[in-house]
Amino acid sequence: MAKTAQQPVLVIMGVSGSGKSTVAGVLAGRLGWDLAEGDDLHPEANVAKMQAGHALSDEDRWPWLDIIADWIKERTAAGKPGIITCSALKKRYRDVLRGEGVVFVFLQGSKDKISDRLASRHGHFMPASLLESQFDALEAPTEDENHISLCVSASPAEEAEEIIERLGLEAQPAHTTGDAA
Ligand SMILES: Nc1ncnc2c1ncn2[C@@H]1O[C@H](COP(=O)(O)OP(=O)(O)OP(=O)(O)O)[C@@H](O)[C@H]1O
Ligand SMILES: O=C(O)[C@H](O)[C@@H](O)[C@H](O)[C@H](O)CO
Repeated sequence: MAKTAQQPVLVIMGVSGSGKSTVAGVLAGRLGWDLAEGDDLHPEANVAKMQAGHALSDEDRWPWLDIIADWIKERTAAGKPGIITCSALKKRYRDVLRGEGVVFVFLQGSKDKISDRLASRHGHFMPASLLESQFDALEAPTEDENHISLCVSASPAEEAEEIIERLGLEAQPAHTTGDAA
């Protein structure tokens, strides 16, 4: 069971195609929290490299992880909650990101399942051919890491509800009627 600060920053992690962006988007809507897309924070050279079908190295990832860590720290320092997507595949990458109030949400799925998802995804810079390398790099979070793991078999809305429930977060009402005044 993950410990949650009152206003945590959630790092939605997992291999490419595990559903990070999709689930994070739903979750941010339900919680009304700031959302940052880790894909958008990559240095241009990283995106070009992935687009060309090459897996990133540790050296490629460090500057990107630093940018993500800065985003997280800004929020934890201000006591503001937030959600950020980041593959965070290796434990040493998560070491850069972890801290008081940071909870990792690991979206876990089989290679077959995620490969099917990537096969039907279009218009994304990350080629499905890199999935093997993502699983090669993946080190699942261990017990000593502040995290929860989710099997990615439900719908995005159900996954978001599971995260809210397991972390004891307070969602906004499902339907708001706007300003009554
Ligand atoms: N719970 C789900 N059920 C069914 N399909 C899903 C679910 N979550 C995501 N998908 C679909 O799977 C594909 C991959 O999802 P998404 O782009 O959110 O993954 P990602 O982990 O953010 O990938 P990347 O790291 O490459 O950006 C998308 O086409 C998305 O619509
Ligand atoms: O660590 C990595 O290899 C990268 O971050 C990738 O996972 C991509 O950013 C992304 O997930 C693909 O869209």
